[in-house]
Amino acid sequence: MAKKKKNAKQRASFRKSHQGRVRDADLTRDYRDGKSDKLADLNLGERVSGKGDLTRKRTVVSDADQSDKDASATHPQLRSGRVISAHGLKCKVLDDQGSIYECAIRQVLKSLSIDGRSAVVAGDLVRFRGDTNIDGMIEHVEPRRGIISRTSRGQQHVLVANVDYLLIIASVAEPSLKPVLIDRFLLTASQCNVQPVLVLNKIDLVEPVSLQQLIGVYAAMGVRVLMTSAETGVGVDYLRHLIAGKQTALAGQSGVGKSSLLNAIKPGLGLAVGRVSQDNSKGRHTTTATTLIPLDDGGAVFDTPGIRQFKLWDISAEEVAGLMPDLRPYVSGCRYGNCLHLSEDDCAVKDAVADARIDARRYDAYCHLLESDLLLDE
Ligand SMILES: Nc1nc2c(ncn2[C@@H]2O[C@H](COP(=O)(O)OP(=O)(O)OP(=O)(O)O)[C@@H](O)[C@H]2O)c(=O)[nH]1
Ligand SMILES: [Zn+2]
Repeated sequence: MAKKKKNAKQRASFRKSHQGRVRDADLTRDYRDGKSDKLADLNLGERVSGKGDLTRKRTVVSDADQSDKDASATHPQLRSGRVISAHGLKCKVLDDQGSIYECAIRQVLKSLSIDGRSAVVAGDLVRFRGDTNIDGMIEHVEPRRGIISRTSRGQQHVLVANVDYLLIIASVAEPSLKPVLIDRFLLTASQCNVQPVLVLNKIDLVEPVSLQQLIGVYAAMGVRVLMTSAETGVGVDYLRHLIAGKQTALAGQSGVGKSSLLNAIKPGLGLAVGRVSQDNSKGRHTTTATTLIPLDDGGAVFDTPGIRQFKLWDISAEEVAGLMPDLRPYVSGCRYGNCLHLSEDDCAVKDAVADARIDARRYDAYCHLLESDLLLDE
């Protein structure tokens, strides 16, 4: 009873503190899904005039000057490109011919970043003004899909956009495997509608057979699991083949071997590789900014900074079970529609755990996620 009250209190405070964030996130999600053109409207006041109609009708934005009016996204002089990296209001853009431009961001787009949303992020497909020199000006950002974001000081921070795969890299030793961290990334992938691929690296340091059970749990959830060693090269060809032609975001704790794997996939890349410190086996954050690395066989990898804390963004406590494929089938069987599957009566999820239809470790992982990320860690 006392526990229930505590849960209710935690939920109330959790909701309160998340209200503002959810609104912003909704806007971003609608934008990403193409449901809202509110942000697109701000993109120089343009609106696609009809389905399948490529001619765009211009509307005038209040603070647009004459040069803004000239800056139509369909302007023949504008180039198309993908943002390789974004540092504040400066971006590097790779154009279709393989040239890199150092671009500023047009004023009307900049205003979007004031309330915490990122106006331009790595992975964005943009139209920009740029002539023969290497400086340019981003005029238009295409609607995003496959956004990977994380929470930082209560604000959504979009790491990369337009992503096909979230490559979740974990190491089986040095640093040791952290299933809770993997679960956070899986939940994020599920929420972002990005396909997760779990890579268990440093396979040379353990007996692969010791991982069979763990791999079984994830494989049963439909997650593709690969075993690799950047050291010996095991699994590297397979990984290279898998991500060829795709936009892939890298996720994983510092020191698991993200840079080493990229160097193995793309010989000659020469990314700095860190040394895992002896005392805490946590590695160092050698990689400092999100960067896009074009692959030899097409597609690209976004090398993100080592992420130790990848907090859930925009996921309410009630949603978590529905985002976990092995818990999802039971959620609708609970007595209460808003059941958190913790201490409620007639909970179909807990019943399924009791008779082993749900793996008890997965339920523990669920409780851990809920407690550490959503309720207690506000
Ligand atoms: N034994 C073994 N060591 C590896 C393997 N992959 C990477 N390492 C070592 O692990 C350490 C960390 O590797 P990095 O590639 O820098 O790790 P990272 O994930 O990029 O680290 P951050 O840049 O801090 O996020 C280095 O000393 C690598 O040599 C592997 O497959 N086997
Ligand atoms: Zn329940």
